[in-house]
Amino acid sequence: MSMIAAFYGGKSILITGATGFLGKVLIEKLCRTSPDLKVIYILVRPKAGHTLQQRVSQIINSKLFEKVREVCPNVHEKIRAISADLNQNDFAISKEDMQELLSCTNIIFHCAATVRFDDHLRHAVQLNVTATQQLLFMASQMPKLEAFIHISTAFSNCNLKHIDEVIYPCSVEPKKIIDSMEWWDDAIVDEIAPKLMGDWPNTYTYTKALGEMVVQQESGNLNIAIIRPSIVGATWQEPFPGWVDNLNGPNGMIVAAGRGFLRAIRASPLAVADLIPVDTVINLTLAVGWYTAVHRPKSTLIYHCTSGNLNPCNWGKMGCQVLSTFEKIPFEKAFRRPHADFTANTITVHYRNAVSHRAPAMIYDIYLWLTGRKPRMTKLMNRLLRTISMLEYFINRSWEWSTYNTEMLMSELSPEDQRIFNFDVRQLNWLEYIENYVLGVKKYLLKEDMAGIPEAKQHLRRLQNIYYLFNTVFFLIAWRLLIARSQIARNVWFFIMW
Ligand SMILES: CCCCCCCCCCCCCCCCCCCCCC(=O)SCCNC(=O)CCNC(=O)[C@H](O)C(C)(C)COP(=O)(O)OP(=O)(O)OC[C@H]1O[C@@H](n2cnc3c(N)ncnc32)[C@H](O)[C@@H]1OP(=O)(O)O
Ligand SMILES: NC(=O)C1=CN([C@@H]2O[C@H](COP(=O)(O)OP(=O)(O)OC[C@H]3O[C@@H](n4cnc5c(N)ncnc54)[C@H](OP(=O)(O)O)[C@@H]3O)[C@@H](O)[C@H]2O)C=CC1
Repeated sequence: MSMIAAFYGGKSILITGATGFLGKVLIEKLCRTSPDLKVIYILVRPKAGHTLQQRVSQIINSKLFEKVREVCPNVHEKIRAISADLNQNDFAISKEDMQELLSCTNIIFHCAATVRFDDHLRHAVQLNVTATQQLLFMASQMPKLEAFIHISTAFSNCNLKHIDEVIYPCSVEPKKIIDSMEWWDDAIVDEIAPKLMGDWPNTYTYTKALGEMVVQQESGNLNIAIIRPSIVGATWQEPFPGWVDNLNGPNGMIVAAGRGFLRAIRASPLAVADLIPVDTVINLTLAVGWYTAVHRPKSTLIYHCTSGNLNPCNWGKMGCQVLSTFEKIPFEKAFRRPHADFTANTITVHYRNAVSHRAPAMIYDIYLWLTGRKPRMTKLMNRLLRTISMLEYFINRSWEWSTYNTEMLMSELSPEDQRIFNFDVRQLNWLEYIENYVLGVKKYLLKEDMAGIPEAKQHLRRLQNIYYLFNTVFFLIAWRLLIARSQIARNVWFFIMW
């Protein structure tokens, strides 16, 4: 019998960020392994013209929840969506809902955050810091609360090289920043942001660090743990391999490379690619929820959910495997044949951006314009290059994260729990994982049918022929111009002909 699964039985669980990437996998695993849990409260905002109920139904009826619908047919009744906006005071939760949450909640998983790297500092502080503070305040009024689990990121201290499972202080107190945001106007925030952020590369990592400080300072008597995942990727094993549903992190890059837009990227091939599958993160999260509630550690424990020190893989190896998977499983509607490489040289990067990214996009836009269609490729390419520039920081460095607490927790689990809630990343076979990842991007993110693979391969052959034709024509024109202007070139030409 799994102790962790049994622990969540009969519990009322509150999840923020439940509609996000991690949140969905968390609900799925909870419902599948503990179908007798009492209720999962999820704080959701209406979005893109969808009501709360529509958003929840979309999640429950998705492919990800296929197994849950079998194991727990009344899953609809288990999930109770509560209208909430974490940017508002008291999260804009109605009085009745708030009363229910305060009196019933046993466990909180706080996943909600803005993960955009370039969010305005005011907005990032609001969601990643102030909302965390408010949630802690709510938690302090919950008599039945057993554990509060905060999801942070392994990159909250990416300004350091070696990171231990401790909270590092930021130079300015989060409370001061929260207060200042109320009276600073946007112009002042823009001016002061770089000074506040110091050596943090973006508002996301900086505000996640502030969020951790808030957790530490406002924890009071609460039973709290913090989880720091690195770059969260597609599912490894559960509920099935390769599930992914957004363009964040490596996902967008895999799409861009597979469709032939991305040809070169500034990266250190030997830098550690600290990817961690989303189901591994969720297994650790559930184990931490159990451990924190049952063993009540004296201090707030931090758990690194990273792969680099246990089972390292570098960007070079990962990139090669991604490209070789495209050979077997190509994406549809490719712009060019997938062929990308990593380069560390700045001049080469500028050259490749001009020749391999911008020039083909411009040529294609001219073609669209000549055929009476709206040019769009240059815009898309500029967006891609901007995204790459934001990710570059993370693919040109390596970090070392210590994982004592995570390893301690692993040893505390029964063999049954180690199997059901497996977060031992040493068992991960990278080549197999990456192949499933690329396949998952194709199937679940791009929603492409596997039956279309022969057609996609044919399309790539056509692109290859166009490429050869284009290069031949280009070479002939260049040679012709050279012959017209250079005696040496003419002599070489006559010699070859003769
Ligand atoms: C051998 C070579 C082989 C090569 C093969 C390749 C190998 C693979 C390995 C490669 C190395 C991987 C490195 C990973 C490093 C990750 C580090 C993470 C570390 C921290 C982890 C964390 O702790 S936390 C999660 C991370 N947090 C994000 O990762 C958010 C990032 N992100 C943004 O911060 C915003 O995204 C940002 C960028 C500002 C733009 O912002 P922006 O406003 O310009 O654009 P938007 O994002 O709003 O997107 C506007 C519209 O473009 C659409 N779109 C977006 N990308 C698209 C795309 N690639 N292809 C098509 N379409 C795309 C989108 O779907 C929207 O479409 P629509 O308008 O229709 O809705
Ligand atoms: N993905 C990754 O690579 C990593 C993620 N993390 C951390 O994991 C956590 C989850 O990330 P992930 O699932 O990827 O992020 P997503 O962007 O997929 O999900 C964010 C969630 O937060 C919710 N949210 C955002 N703003 C509000 C708001 N104002 N009110 C209510 N809900 C809101 C979103 O709701 P809505 O659907 O309405 O937008 C969504 O459910 C974050 O704390 C992140 O820092 C850490 C390391 C890596």
